[in-house]
Amino acid sequence: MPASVSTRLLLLVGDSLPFYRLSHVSRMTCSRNSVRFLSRISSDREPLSLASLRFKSEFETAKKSRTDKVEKQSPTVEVTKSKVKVVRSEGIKAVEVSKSFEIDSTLFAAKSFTELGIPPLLLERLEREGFMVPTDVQAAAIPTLLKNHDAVIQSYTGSGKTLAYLLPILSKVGPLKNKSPNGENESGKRTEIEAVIVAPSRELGMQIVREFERLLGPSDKKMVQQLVGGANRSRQEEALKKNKPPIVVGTPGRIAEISASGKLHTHGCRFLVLDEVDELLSFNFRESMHRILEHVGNRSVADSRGPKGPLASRADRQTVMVSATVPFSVIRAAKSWGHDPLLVQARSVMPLDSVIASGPVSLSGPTSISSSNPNMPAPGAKQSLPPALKHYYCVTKLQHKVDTLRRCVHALDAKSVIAFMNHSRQLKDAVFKLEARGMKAAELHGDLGKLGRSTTLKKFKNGEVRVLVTNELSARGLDVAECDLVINLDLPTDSIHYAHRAGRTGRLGRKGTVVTMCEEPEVFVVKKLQKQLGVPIPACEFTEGKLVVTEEEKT
Ligand SMILES: Nc1ncnc2c1ncn2[C@@H]1O[C@H](COP(=O)(O)OP(=O)(O)OP(=O)(O)O)[C@@H](O)[C@H]1O
Repeated sequence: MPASVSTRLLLLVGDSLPFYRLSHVSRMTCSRNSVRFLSRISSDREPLSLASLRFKSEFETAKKSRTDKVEKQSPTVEVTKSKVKVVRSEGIKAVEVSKSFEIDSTLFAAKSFTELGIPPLLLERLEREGFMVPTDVQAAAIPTLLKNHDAVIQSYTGSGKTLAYLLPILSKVGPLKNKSPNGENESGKRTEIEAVIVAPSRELGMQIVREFERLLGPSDKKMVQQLVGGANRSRQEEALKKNKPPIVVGTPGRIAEISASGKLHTHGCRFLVLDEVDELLSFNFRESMHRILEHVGNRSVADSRGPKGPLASRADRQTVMVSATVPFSVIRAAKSWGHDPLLVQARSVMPLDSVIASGPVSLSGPTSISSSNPNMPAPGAKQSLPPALKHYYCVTKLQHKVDTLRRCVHALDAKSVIAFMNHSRQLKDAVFKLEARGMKAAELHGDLGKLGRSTTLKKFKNGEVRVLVTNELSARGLDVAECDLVINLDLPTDSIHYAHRAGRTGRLGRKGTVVTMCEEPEVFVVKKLQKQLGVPIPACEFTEGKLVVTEEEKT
């Protein structure tokens, strides 16, 4: 017997879980308060100012009084402006960045899309679709991308990263774009692909297409073409030929395949977006990604007599990489594929160079971390999780996991649940057990046909299926607003996988709970995840229809 006996703190948690909602009021308050956050930065790992990127001048009329006040408080703003220079030559750009910057936090919390430089037609569509206030990451990313910067966009799951890149694209491509003063690139003149968006799964690709279609409207939805695997390839090729869409969204394999067959002309492309970029860097996609990166926006591949400037060997395109998790591999890749890329987060924009120059990435807060220390937060791991999520773990025997899942769903009165397992062959069994106990469940994995996958997803989204039992396929990007509970029936392989699985709930400030089920000998893995992610994951049990949190007191 140990000398000290641990006491247990019992805390009843049921329907009373705190409900966090993205509040416009609080965001506005934040915006005003954050003017005080305008501070002088002297280290080269600190954020780059939006003002210094010359965003400020565009909002001078609307914001003059506030801006004046800010400039008086902070005489270094003018100096800062001259420290960032955007140089463009024949579409190739370079940014000279100085070591000290100002943060104009007022723009990081813009109260409307109008403040961000979005064209009027697109603003109308946003309003029509109910998008009234940009999220923090959109407020930081949209002006940055509109200024043609290459960027890595990192912010937590469900924070609106898709619109953060989609709106700058639609501001420059297609029928909703700004009319350019010299008439260049006016609609009808360009017949080539202008934007390529790559996503690692068919489901995510289709979700991005739907987001584009929603804003384009029924009459212009042919401006975007899906090129996802599993769909009929010749139909996709025919649509490319017939509709000449300026935007394509697809999976790496299918895009590379159609490009290699000569039916997709992307050399003149202006935008390349890699959504879930850390996943796209995985070995499976290596060959396809290589082709995409070599060809998209790279005229010199098509025409070896192309311009031979200092950047001529690099593609003439804007490269945007997006993920909730940005490991070092992404930072290295961004550096070699982009022109002076910036790291855009919810409330900061900084040169990626400065992140590298300062050694280990400090994306997860002020603590400098070492990638070799497994117990320290992974780069950006904490920032990849929605702040309002509740995390628990529950010790249960393997054979009781599905029953524990059922009790968990009842205890939290969860309406829409995603349960993750590691092996697809076990999914059917779990679904069978749940259905046998009267809980509507369905499996979703890559071995199902295209139709099966989309039917299941539709049923889950419209509430016909309460528990979606799935594998890693659904961990990335899947956006089901109603999902209020994520259950790890099997442990995720690491903190990055945990973050993406967890992020299927609590989207855009909604309530969400994550419960990880494990056997006693696996508890140390949960403890490690807790340290790496920097969030509390207390133990819990399900007793008398309630979730009971059990926290051991330190002895
Ligand atoms: N400004 C906004 N106002 C209201 N809803 C928004 C806004 N921006 C995005 N949304 C909605 O929020 C949801 C989450 O957005 P999105 O899927 O882009 O998140 P994400 O950050 O890419 O998440 P993940 O990292 O999981 O892919 C979507 O349903 C989207 O339509």
